[in-house]
Amino acid sequence: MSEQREMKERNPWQTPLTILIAVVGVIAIVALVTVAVLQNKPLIPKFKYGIVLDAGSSHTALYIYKWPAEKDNNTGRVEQTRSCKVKGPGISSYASDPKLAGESLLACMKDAERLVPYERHEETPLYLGATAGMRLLNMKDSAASDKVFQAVSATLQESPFSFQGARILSGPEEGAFGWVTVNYLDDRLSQGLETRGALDLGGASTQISFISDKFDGSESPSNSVSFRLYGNDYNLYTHSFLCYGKDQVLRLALAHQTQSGPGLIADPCFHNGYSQPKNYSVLYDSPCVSSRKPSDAPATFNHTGKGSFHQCQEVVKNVFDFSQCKYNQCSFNGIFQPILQGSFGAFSAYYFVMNFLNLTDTSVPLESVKEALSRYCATPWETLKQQHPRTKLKYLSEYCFSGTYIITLLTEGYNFTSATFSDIKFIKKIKESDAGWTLGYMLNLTNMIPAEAPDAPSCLTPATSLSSQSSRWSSSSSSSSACARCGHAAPRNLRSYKSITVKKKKKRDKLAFVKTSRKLRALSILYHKL
Ligand SMILES: O=P(O)(O)OP(=O)(O)OP(=O)(O)OC[C@H]1O[C@@H](n2cnc3c(O)ncnc32)[C@H](O)[C@@H]1O
Ligand SMILES: [Ca+2]
Repeated sequence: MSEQREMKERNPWQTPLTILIAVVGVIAIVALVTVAVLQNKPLIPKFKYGIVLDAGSSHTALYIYKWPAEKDNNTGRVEQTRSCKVKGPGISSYASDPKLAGESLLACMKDAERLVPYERHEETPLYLGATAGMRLLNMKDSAASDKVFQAVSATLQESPFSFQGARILSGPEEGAFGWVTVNYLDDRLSQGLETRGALDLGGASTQISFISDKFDGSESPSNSVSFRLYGNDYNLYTHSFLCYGKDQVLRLALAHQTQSGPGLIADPCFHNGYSQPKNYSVLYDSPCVSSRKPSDAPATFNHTGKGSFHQCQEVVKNVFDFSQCKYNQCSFNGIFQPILQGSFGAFSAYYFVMNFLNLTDTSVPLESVKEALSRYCATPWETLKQQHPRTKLKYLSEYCFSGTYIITLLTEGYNFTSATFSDIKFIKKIKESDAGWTLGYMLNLTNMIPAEAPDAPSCLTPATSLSSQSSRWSSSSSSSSACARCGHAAPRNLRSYKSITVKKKKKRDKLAFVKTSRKLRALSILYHKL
């Protein structure tokens, strides 16, 4: 007996405590190895992602798109999963302090980092497209515009995504990509159905794009964009009117009313009782009106309202030039426009304004819309403020003007009539995705829309390029480069990820290492406690 006890004392493995410690130790090591293995083999997310920043004249918005990862032949539906509104004004407003333009994007970029699964970060393409605000800044001060681009690019380069560049979209691109978005989301392209025209009203420019049987591009090549999608050829009419977005048109209308440099104007487009001092130099600080600044004007004028839709329409008509047209027919300012055809989706400010005015129902006759607008414009400013205490005062004060401009642009400018007004649908979203140029832009740059129908036997169509980064667009207004891409190859424009990706890869590996070591340390602490 005493021999047996002696043996136990000499062999510590026989005590219950050591056995327990040994078992816990083995479990901990197994857990540790499992975690380390899982860490290196993350579950692959089901979707792929793409991000586009819309740097508009009035603000910047970030859109995240996703599509099923397994559908590599580009047949998977792309949809918007999230959007983020950048705080503050558009990037062109940071000309005097460009660094702030870059910083303004940080909050939305952080959001995007959270919303796109970590495993997809480095392969997610990120684009920034700027529109009319930057077009105007570039006209006024190209060095300032370059600095703004440098600042935003520096911020985006630092993100974990695959930044593909920041650039100004041309007017035809903005119009064409808006049209692609609308028709893609409506499934009209993949099904080869009749397409819908696109009407986009921004702050600084406005676009009209539609297919007309009567338009082959020959009458006005600069308004023609042709492309082949899902096996169908499209010859799109598109025009972008710079300075005809609603903010710049307000400047044009005010410039018209302040030609003699008065100290006070009674503006029919603003409400009775409205009164605001305005600065001449601020009003005329835009290439859209700068040449018209009255030379002997005082520093300020008092902008008051007299609330008359009919008189407002007369003022607004003055911003259009109907006096010359060298084609068979024009919209305004001597710009060719074929006869309107088919239905139209009107978005951006068309929607914001008509939605606020409760006038999105276009089955209501045009005359009734005008009567409603007339009543709205005649509402005193004080009454209106009481009725809409939560509406931004700047927006509230401008809805009469904007509504009048929209109706005048559509009818006098583009020639919609009482009969064709109901062909317009005011839209914000189509199936959860915002209507706008961003989705069309990304679909093109990632080659997500095949040129041939997915079941077509081979690819025959060489296509041409609308933009330096694009694939199968041709526009008579831009230089073209030939490309014979077969419909469903892997995205061609997602260029190999170059040096930034190497840098990001290192950062990513380091992060993964830190994460794993943290977990290992936590496990070892647990082990020691046990
Ligand atoms: O296309 P560009 O011309 O570059 O401009 P943008 O992209 O910034 O223009 P948006 O479509 O975002 O907005 C168009 C205009 O509508 C204004 N806006 C935005 N939300 C609005 C709302 O709820 N009510 C009234 N106006 C609004 C905005 O300030 C602009 O003047
Ligand atoms: Ca816009």
